[in-house]
Amino acid sequence: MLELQQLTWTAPEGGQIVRGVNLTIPDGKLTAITGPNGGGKTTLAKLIAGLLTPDSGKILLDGEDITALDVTERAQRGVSYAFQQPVRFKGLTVRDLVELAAGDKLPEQSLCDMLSKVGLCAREYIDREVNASLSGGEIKRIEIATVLARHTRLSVFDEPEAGIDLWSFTNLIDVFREMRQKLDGSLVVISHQERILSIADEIVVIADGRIQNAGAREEVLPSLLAEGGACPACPKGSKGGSYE
Ligand SMILES: Nc1ncnc2c1ncn2[C@@H]1O[C@H](COP(=O)(O)OP(=O)(O)OP(=O)(O)O)[C@@H](O)[C@H]1O
Repeated sequence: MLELQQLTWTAPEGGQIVRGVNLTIPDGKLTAITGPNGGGKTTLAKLIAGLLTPDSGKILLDGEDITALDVTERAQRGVSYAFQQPVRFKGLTVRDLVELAAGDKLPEQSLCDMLSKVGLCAREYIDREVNASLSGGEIKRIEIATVLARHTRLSVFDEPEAGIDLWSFTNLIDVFREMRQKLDGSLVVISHQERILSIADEIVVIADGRIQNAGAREEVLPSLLAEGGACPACPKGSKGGSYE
């Protein structure tokens, strides 16, 4: 279980981006975080992953205060974060990256299974370098595969739908459903997509650096949809970019 207590973060240029967030992310559930663009979702995810340091407040993982731990120490404790815009690693192949995430050499079949879950034809990709030659959607899917390889206690996916084609997106929904079934930690997905929100157990809405609404999907989703789809910032009646 992850607990955020009175978490705040101010940008170096000034301006408070995360404003006193209190949130509990339970184990065994898929928690979706949504809200308008610029609301503070990615910043919150980076605070959880240890990529940013809060000005004040605490982050507890299974009761342990991890606020002062850096990104590597948090990763060692099982916190894993898939970027909205993944980083490219010149010189590393897809196989290297997935094996690094898994912490072990993997048989060809396991690598293939993992990559095919995110819609990549594995044999074509295993020995490709993770550099600029990969498309945005390909690199995004490879990064999602690395999080799958990690078997972490807390996995945070930042807008996994971004840049992903419809076929792979449908696959991805199945992957999250499957992860949700086998969870022994927590799964957090930041998303604007109604199809992802509709498989979540809990939904948290963040706007202007604060939690605007949080609760069970059955309670939160209807009011979100009534406000204008999964995207509160979109015009009324819009589905917030849903694929449906
Ligand atoms: N390092 C930074 N310096 C200045 N402003 C920043 C910094 N990082 C984030 N911000 C600002 O903080 C706000 C929240 O950004 P964040 O990326 O967390 O939003 P988001 O909810 O994830 O948005 P989106 O839905 O568009 O991905 C934005 O206005 C952004 O410009």
